Formats: sequence, C-alpha cells, structure tokens
Amino acid sequence: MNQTGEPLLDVRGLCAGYGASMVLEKLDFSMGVEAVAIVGRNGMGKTTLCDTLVGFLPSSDGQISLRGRRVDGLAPERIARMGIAYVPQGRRLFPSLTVDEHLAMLARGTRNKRWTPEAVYELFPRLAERKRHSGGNLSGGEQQMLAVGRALLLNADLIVMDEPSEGLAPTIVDVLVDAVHHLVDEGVAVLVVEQNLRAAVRMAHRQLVMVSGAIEAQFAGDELLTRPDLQRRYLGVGTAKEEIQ
Ligand SMILES: Nc1ncnc2c1ncn2[C@@H]1O[C@H](COP(=O)(O)OP(=O)(O)OP(=O)(O)O)[C@@H](O)[C@H]1O
Repeated sequence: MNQTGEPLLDVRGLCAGYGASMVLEKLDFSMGVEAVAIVGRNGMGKTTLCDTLVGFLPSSDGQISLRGRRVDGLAPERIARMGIAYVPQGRRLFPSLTVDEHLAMLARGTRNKRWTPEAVYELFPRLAERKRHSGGNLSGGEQQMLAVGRALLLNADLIVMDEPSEGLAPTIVDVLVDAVHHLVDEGVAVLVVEQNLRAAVRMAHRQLVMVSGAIEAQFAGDELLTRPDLQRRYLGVGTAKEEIQ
C-alpha cells in the first residue's frame, strides 16, 4: 500500500481463458511494494494469470489496476511502459545477442532512471563477467539473471516472474532470492510464480495459493513449509521431506 492506502496492484474479479475454456475464475488479490508468491499445483492457472496481468492474454471480465490506473484491455507494450515487466518462463532471450547487447537494446532512454546496465551488473556480478557471451552460451542461471536485468531496465514498478528457479542449481537460486529482496528494498515489487515451495517462501513473505483459477488461501512466513497437511490439501504433495525441494 502507498500512503493513501491504495495498493500497487489490485486485481478484482479477473476472468480469462482460452476460447470457451475459462481458466481464471473471478480471481481477487492485491499487493503493495513487496514480494508475493503464487503457488499451486500444475494446471491451476498460474501462467495464465501472469500472461493476463501483462496483457499477453486478454481478460474477459474483472479489473487489473496499477496504482489505481486500469491496465486490463491495454496492449502489452503499453502495460510494460506503465510499469509491469515480465520475466516469462523459459526466459525468451536472443541466442545470438551478447549480454551487453541484450541490455543495450533496452537501455535507451534510461538516462536519469534508477536501473541502467551498470546497475544490473552490480546486482549480478556474474553477468558482468559474461558481458560478451551470447545468450545461447549462458548457463540457465545466467539466462535468468539476464531476463531479470532486462525487466529492470524497463524501470518497472512491478516485475512478474514465472518459475524463475526452474532448473537452477541451489546456489543460483540463492542469488535470485537475494536479488528479489534487494529489488523490494529498492522499491520494486515482485510477483513470483513458483513450483519450488522452498524458493517461494524464501523469496516472498506472503504466499497465495491458487486453486482452479482463484486464490483459495494465503500464508505468511514459512507456515506452508512446516505444515505437510496444508501442502497435501493445497499443493497435492505427499510428505514435505520427499517432495518439497
Ligand atoms: N494456450 C493455451 N490454450 C489452451 N489451454 C491452455 C493454454 N495454456 C494453458 N492452457 C490450459 O489452462 C490451464 C491452466 O494452465 P496454466 O499454464 O496457466 O497453469 P499453471 O498453474 O501455470 O500450471 P503449470 O505449472 O503446469 O504451467 C490448464 O488446464 C492448461 O491446459
């Protein structure tokens, strides 16, 4: 919330889907300048929510507001300019462009703005060492850092990340967790979809559980991690030790 009590992002009664098949069913949530995780079983609509928030998928009903301004119905480029950046699953980088070139492409017009390629290199020193490597030659973790760096160069108020820890080594997940905390300290909100519950809990103090296209429950801190009964009920996992990474 800001000083006027208005949330950064407010989602009300959001409905979206593919043709006749509705996936998001009157979904509600709001968030301030904080990190919030969306967790849930496969196929519950998490990626559909991300795609709808950033305008890749049109909503069929409901509202999405960023600092009180409606963004639903706008084109993705417009939503990005208004302050929502997307780090999609799979990262979508250009295999033949170098790290520097990826960042330079978005750095135009970043004068006097908080996030510059230099600031991204400071946040991820590993990327600075790889400046001249092409996207196709980066490790999964480096690709993820570059994808987050690109989103930062849009000087967004909110970054939506879909499964950022997927396929990454634990030490690289640690770097991402630190980066998310740093971003929030810098005033950038992060909405992160995560299958990895441990990573979700470490990145975000507040976790929303998505069931069949709606937010069914909300947890804070590490309660979900320590409660196998809740994991079974909401995430469909067996025992915490066996299945939570
Ligand atoms: N392009 C599409 N066309 C039709 N149906 C789709 C499309 N993308 C996703 N779906 C369906 O929408 C539902 C929600 O999928 P979504 O990918 O949003 O779930 P998810 O919670 O992100 O799961 P996962 O973690 O497996 O990606 C699923 O039933 C899926 O089959």
